[in-house]
Amino acid sequence: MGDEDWEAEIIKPHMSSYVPVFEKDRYSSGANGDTFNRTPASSSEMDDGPSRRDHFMRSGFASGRSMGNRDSEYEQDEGTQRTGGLFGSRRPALSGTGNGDTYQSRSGSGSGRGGYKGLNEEVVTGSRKNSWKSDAEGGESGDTQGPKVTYIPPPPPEDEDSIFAHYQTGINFDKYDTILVEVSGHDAPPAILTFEEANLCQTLNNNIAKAGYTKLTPVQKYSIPIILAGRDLMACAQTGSGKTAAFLLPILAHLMRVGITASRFKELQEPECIIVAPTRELINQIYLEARKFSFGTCVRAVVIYGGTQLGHSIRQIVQGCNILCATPGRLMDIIGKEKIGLKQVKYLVLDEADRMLDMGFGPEMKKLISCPGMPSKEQRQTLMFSATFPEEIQRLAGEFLKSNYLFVAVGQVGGACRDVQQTILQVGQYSKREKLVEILQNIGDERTMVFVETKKKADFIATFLCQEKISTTSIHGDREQREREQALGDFRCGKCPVLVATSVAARGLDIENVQHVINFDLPSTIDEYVHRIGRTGRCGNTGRAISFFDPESDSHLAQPLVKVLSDAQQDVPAWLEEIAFSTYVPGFSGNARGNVFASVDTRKNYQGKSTLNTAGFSSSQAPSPVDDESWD
Ligand SMILES: Nc1ncnc2c1ncn2[C@@H]1O[C@H](COP(=O)(O)OP(=O)(O)OP(=O)(O)O)[C@@H](O)[C@H]1O
Repeated sequence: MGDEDWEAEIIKPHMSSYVPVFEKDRYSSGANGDTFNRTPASSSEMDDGPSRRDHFMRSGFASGRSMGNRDSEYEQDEGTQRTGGLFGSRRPALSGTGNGDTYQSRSGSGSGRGGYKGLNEEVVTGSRKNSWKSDAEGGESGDTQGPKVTYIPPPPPEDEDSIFAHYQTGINFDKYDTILVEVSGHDAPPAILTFEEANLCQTLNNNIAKAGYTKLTPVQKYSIPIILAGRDLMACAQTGSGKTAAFLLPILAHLMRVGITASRFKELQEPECIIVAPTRELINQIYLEARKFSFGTCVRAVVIYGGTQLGHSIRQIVQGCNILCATPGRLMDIIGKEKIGLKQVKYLVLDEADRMLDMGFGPEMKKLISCPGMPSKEQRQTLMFSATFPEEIQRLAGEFLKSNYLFVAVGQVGGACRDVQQTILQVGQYSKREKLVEILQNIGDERTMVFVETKKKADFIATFLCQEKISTTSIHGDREQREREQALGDFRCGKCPVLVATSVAARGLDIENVQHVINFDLPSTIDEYVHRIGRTGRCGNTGRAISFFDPESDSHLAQPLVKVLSDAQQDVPAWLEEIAFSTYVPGFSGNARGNVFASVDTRKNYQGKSTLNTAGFSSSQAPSPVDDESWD
């Protein structure tokens, strides 16, 4: 469904009946509980801007993977657009206040309390995204481009209970042991079966125990020894299966073994590890994990991301920085300003690596690895993790990795988590809201993420749900950073059990007790679908995903959806099979919009491929965990 269609349906005819009424107690607000940053209902704002696909195609960075315009959410994350055009897009505040709450336009100029939503925090779309160099020059701290971002995120928790707070693994955690794992590449070290075998230091072991980890997940069994052996790695494992610890633990083990200590007295901070991820909330989550596992050690992790005060980022770094967790835009700003040196980088980690290498971030990642001082790929260890790895992105990744990198595929590359019960409902655009309310009323207070296509729609649906007396908050790239964090906080703690989100929240977020994901709008690609539904059913817990399939706009997804559903042993509706069959294109090669994911390590001529189950037994007779990707 195009933006225009949706707008025609909702905004124009029903505008008066849906003028959002702000209900303080129902709609999560800004950090002070005071600001709801609303998007005016004008058509000009409906568009997320030029798609990353456009940008991708223009830049010629890679070939043909389809991206819808919703992907621009990611670009917003980096807050690197500092053009006068954006500055000029500010609009006056909308309507007034209620309960002393500020209700303002998305450009946020209406309220002192809401704060000016400066350029640096604003939207970056498509081809207007700057290069890192210009960001650095006129970037977050640029003096000539308007007010600076002043948001300073709250400090992370200091008390041990909060640092180690975790949720329980679910009833299906032990089933991980039966997942087939394929390791490809030469001379892979054997998997380990227990944490003890990893031979980590005592402090790390204590932290692992305090985190409630007693047993390794498959991706950890394979990745930890590979990383400890100094090998480059591309690892693909289902959502919620512990990829973060799979790279953090061996990196920390190495840093501690060689006796790294953070020092605030070093003139130039030179981190030994850089971790990048595509969204601010995700990188913050990774940082908190790094902080948890490095608790009580001399290794210091720091997080920096867009939408926050640059000075704050710098102050965090100068206090000592061994592991730098960063979003790409802020990282390049900091490098451009020579606030860190890269010479000591031993580990470069790309989480959500397929996203980090695609058209949105790929060029920036390329610049990162060619920055002055950055050790060559032969001199550093490069680690890539994701639940999805399209073939063309795997090929691009070769530029970043040593040629003898190892590829670990846990289960089906790009497959959906089997602990998520998937339901696809045929719902036309005009019936979606009614259906959504019906479902949410049945769900009650169980935590639910509702994904929509655009930022504007996220606001609209959130407001609509509030009017329906369903406590809802929203997260998307047009909300100020503090509002995004507040929204996530309200969702996490259960104050608002419904979170309406754009794809900015599709990847990586690990939120306890998310029992349902609803795709109000389906994403443009099947990979994005896999990530979105992976916000539930994590770490052996079960979850449910309901997706509204509008044949008018989603038929391109029918074929890959049928494959994802059947691979995950879910019921496939007959009507969906029919649509898939009618849109089936013989010889469809996998590059077209929304087509099925990569199936294997794309290096065709490797040797030493072994397929094992996660108990470590060879199962050469076993069927490959990854099917041929063709639909039939
Ligand atoms: N060995 C383990 N034992 C118990 N819990 C674990 C273990 N490994 C990871 N977890 C927990 O499982 C949850 C999911 O882990 P994580 O966020 O790393 O998943 P992921 O594979 O990166 O998911 P995504 O693909 O969505 O990014 C986290 O809460 C994490 O603390």
